[in-house]
This record gives sequence, C-alpha cells and structure tokens, in this order.
Amino acid sequence: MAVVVTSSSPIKRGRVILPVGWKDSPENPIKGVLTGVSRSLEMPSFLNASSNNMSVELPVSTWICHSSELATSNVTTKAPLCGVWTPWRSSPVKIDDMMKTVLITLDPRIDDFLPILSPFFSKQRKRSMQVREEQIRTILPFIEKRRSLLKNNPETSFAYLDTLFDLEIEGRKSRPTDTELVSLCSEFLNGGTDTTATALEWGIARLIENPEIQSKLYTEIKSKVGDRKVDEKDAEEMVYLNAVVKELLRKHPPTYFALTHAVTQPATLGGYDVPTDANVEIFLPAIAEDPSIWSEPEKFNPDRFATGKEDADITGVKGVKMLPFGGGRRICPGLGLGTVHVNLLLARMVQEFEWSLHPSQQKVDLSEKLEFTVVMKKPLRAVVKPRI
Ligand code: HEM
Repeated sequence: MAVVVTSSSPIKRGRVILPVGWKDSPENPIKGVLTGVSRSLEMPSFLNASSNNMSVELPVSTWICHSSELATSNVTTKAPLCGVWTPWRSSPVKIDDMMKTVLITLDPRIDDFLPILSPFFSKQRKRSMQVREEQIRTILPFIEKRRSLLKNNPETSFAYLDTLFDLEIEGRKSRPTDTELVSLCSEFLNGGTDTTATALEWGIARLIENPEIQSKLYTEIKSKVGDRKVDEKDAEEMVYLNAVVKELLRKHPPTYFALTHAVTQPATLGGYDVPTDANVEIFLPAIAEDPSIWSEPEKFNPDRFATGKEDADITGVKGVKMLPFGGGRRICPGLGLGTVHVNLLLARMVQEFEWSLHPSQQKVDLSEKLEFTVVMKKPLRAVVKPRI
C-alpha cells in the first residue's frame, strides 16, 4: 500500500511500521516541540480569516472544518515539524489537499485483509502508488530543506523532524530513509489536523444545539479575561471550558477506533483469548457511552465534569472510561497539544462570535459519517454573529 514505512522494526501498526523509540524517548519530541509561540502566531490568522469572511448570516459548514483544519495544520506543521516556515506558509492548502487525498486513498479495502483478492483491485493499487509519489514530491523538499538548514546552521531552533534524522531502528543499522521520513511526517500531519478540526466542528454543533451551554461558556470566558483575547494559559484554567471539551471528546471521539493494537504475549481480554498475531481494534464510542460507567451517557452534559460528579482519566491509566486519544504504549503523542488546540480554538470562537442554528434547519443534525475521522454527515451550517 501507499504509506508503508518499510523497516524491520518489530512495532507494527496497521500499514505503517514505526521505528522503535521515537515516542518512548525520554523527551517525547511532539510534546517538546509544540511551543506556545507557534500557536500564538497562528490563532490570530485563523480568527482574522473568519472575521473577514463573515457576514451576519453565513453558511459556515466547510468554513469551520476547513479553516480549523488549515489552522491546526499550520500550527502543527510549521515550526514543530520542520522549522521551515516560509514554504509551509505559501502552500498549506496544497499540503492539506494532498494529505486528504492520501487518507481517502488509504481507506481500508477488502484486499488489505484478503490479499488473494488483490488482482481485482489493480486500478486502486495503481492509484495508491500515484498518490504516494505525489506525497513524496510534496513533503520531501521540506525534509531536504531542513537537512540543509541543520547542516549550515546546527544551532537553529529545534524541530520534530530533527529527532527522526538520527533515529535508531531496532534490528537495523541504517537510519530512516527519505521515503520513511515522508511517511512519519505524514502521520504527524494527519494525526494532528483532522482530529482537531473534526472535534471543533462537533463542538460548535453542540454549542448551537445547547445555547445555555454556549452562554455559560461565554460568561466564563468574559469573567476570566474581560476584553482581552483568551490565551493558552486562560484556556487551561477555565473549569467550564475544560468540562465542555472533555464532554465533547467523550461524545465525539474524532476516530471510532484507536489505531490497530496487538498483544506482545497471548492474553485474555473480556473473556476472549487474544493471540500475538491478532489485530486488536478498540471501538472508542462504546466505552464512552457505556451506561454501566456513565450516568445518562447519551446526554451532552459538561456539568457532569464541571461539578465533579463524574470524572475520567483520558489516558486510561487510572481506569478506562473514555479513550479519545487511545491508550497504552501507543497513546496519541499529541494528546497535550490536541487538547490545547481544541480548548483554545473553541474558546476563541465563542469569545468572538455567537453561534446559532441556520434558518434552513429545524435542529442540528448530529448524524455521523466516517471519513478518516468521524465527521458530521451534513456539514454544519450556522449563523454567526460577531460579539462586539
Ligand atoms: C483532538 C485531537 C486528537 C485526537 C482525538 C487524537 C486521537 C488519536 C488516537 C485515538 C490515536 C491512536 C492511539 C492508539 O492507537 O492508542 C492517535 C495516534 C496518533 N496521534 Fe493523535 N489525536 C489528536 C491530536 C494529535 C496531534 C495534535 C498530533 C501531533 C501533532 C497527533 C499525532 C498522533 C500520532 C503521530 C499518532 C500515532 C502514534 C503511534 O503510532 O504510536 N495527534 N491520535
């Protein structure tokens, strides 16, 4: 398939084989490199773009998802990923479109599970190879640029990509090849962009559906920051905002499944024997909607967290009640960053605008559709009113 990192690493995840150690290293690079500086540079452009584009009533469906996708991909990719700002700035839409094409092309197919059927899918396989070439053509120049920057200026600021150049791969003497680097960078981009954008679209949908929650949130923002713009630290400290986002991730984990896991030795799970060669797929909504561990799990109710009546450790370390970021050794390395993005962007969107139902709709349609993430089947339409 298209995005396969061919390495002899024993750690496998679906089609992507990741080198050992990149995430378990003492300084998780993703945690380390995602600084407030890059975020503060990108948030204003996201919000300015929105104000410039908005009239009092506007269908904002693609805008919410697409703009937040671009905002998060900008924040995620530039300084953190490769530290090369100018090229990313000039071509975020191109990169975003390319990444989307990769994801759509990589949707699971029956021949992934039954290779005997692969001759019937030769057209699709050919298309995958073309997309892979396009992916390499788009991303490799940034990798090369970073490499030459490091060579000429070793003191330059740190970027995630730097940690991959020297990666030691278990059972292999050589470092990652250029095409493996492209795959690892792509995973970083995909993991950090659509997830956050999807969560934001659902978040706004829920705030439109529940105006009382929106106004409670706005009141908290107003009382915390007054006329100043919400910043990252404010967002961290706002109890109700954090409760809204946690409830959002409980009700709408951006992916139905964690990535494919495996056991390292035969195990028993829920009464089933799991051999080492089995793919273990974890269906996340079933955990977060389990009536035996949640009261009224079907309700969108941030107060469950805000009042402290219920709680959940989203890492799954202190018990498994919701796992929007997966769990275990392969838990999402962008957990901290993703949470900050959703908190901050949602707070800023509510601070700047009042969101309400579009007149063409009777109520918010919460039907789901599976793309790479679980998106709204009917993209959200809303009326946005700037708060002056
Ligand atoms: C709301 C935001 C996010 C959500 C809900 C989310 C969710 C997830 C989930 C469920 C997994 C699979 C974990 C598992 O299988 O146990 C994952 C993996 C991953 N995520 Fe995220 N993610 C988010 C944001 C981010 C961000 C901001 C980044 C990076 C900038 C990122 C990078 C990754 C990567 C690289 C992996 C693969 C890790 C591995 O294979 O070990 N994610 N994410």
